[in-house]
Amino acid sequence: MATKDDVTIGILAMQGAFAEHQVILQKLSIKRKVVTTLVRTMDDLERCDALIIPGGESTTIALLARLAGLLEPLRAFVRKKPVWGTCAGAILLSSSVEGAKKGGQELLGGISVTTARNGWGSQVESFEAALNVDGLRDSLKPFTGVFIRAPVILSISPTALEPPVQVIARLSTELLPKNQTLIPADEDNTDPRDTRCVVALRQGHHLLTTFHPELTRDDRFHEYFVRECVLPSLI
Ligand SMILES: NC(=O)CC[C@H](N)C(=O)O
Repeated sequence: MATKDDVTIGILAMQGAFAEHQVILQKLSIKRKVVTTLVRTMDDLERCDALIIPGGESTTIALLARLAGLLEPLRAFVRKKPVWGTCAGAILLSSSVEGAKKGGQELLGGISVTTARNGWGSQVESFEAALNVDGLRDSLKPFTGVFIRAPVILSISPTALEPPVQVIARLSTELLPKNQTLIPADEDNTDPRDTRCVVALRQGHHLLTTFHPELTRDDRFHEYFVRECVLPSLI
């Protein structure tokens, strides 16, 4: 049972890698006690100070959230409290998505980016890459990004009113596996405004990673989310 000094972080548990996030959060060693809760109902969501939307299948997560009556409550939550989306969760937090199936894809929005689903190819084209991430604990030590049918960030919208988008990690194209081509494959990536190599960013108290920090044994992204996004929002 959470006390008023504890921080409750929910993990949306419709489908996907929610259990892995919970395991890492439960082992975090930080000043405040973190209580985790799997979110499947409105009551679960109401207890949360912040939320993680895991990787999985964004269309399935959205469909199951709709069936659970959670889509609108989740949208309202994103407007108020910190949310971190990993992979499929990153797609759901995007303001728009390209390559959505016919009939469209329901999004929660919250972060001013346009993403493309499966932008690095299919499951067999999954890969790992070492990332340098601004603001991570021991930031000189690279973080292993696990990319599984990951989305690509096609653009970051200029934001006049919202908090600015802050890129915290880019993939170095030289580190990409040889069979990996960035969409669209025929363009080079020398333009600094090219967002296709951006793999982690923040906007206000929201965090987006196109890869899966929960599938590593490295807790630094979870610690970062709590330290940089969640705790400041409670003050
Ligand atoms: N690993 C993942 O979360 C994959 C995301 C998936 N490609 C989607 O569109 O939702």
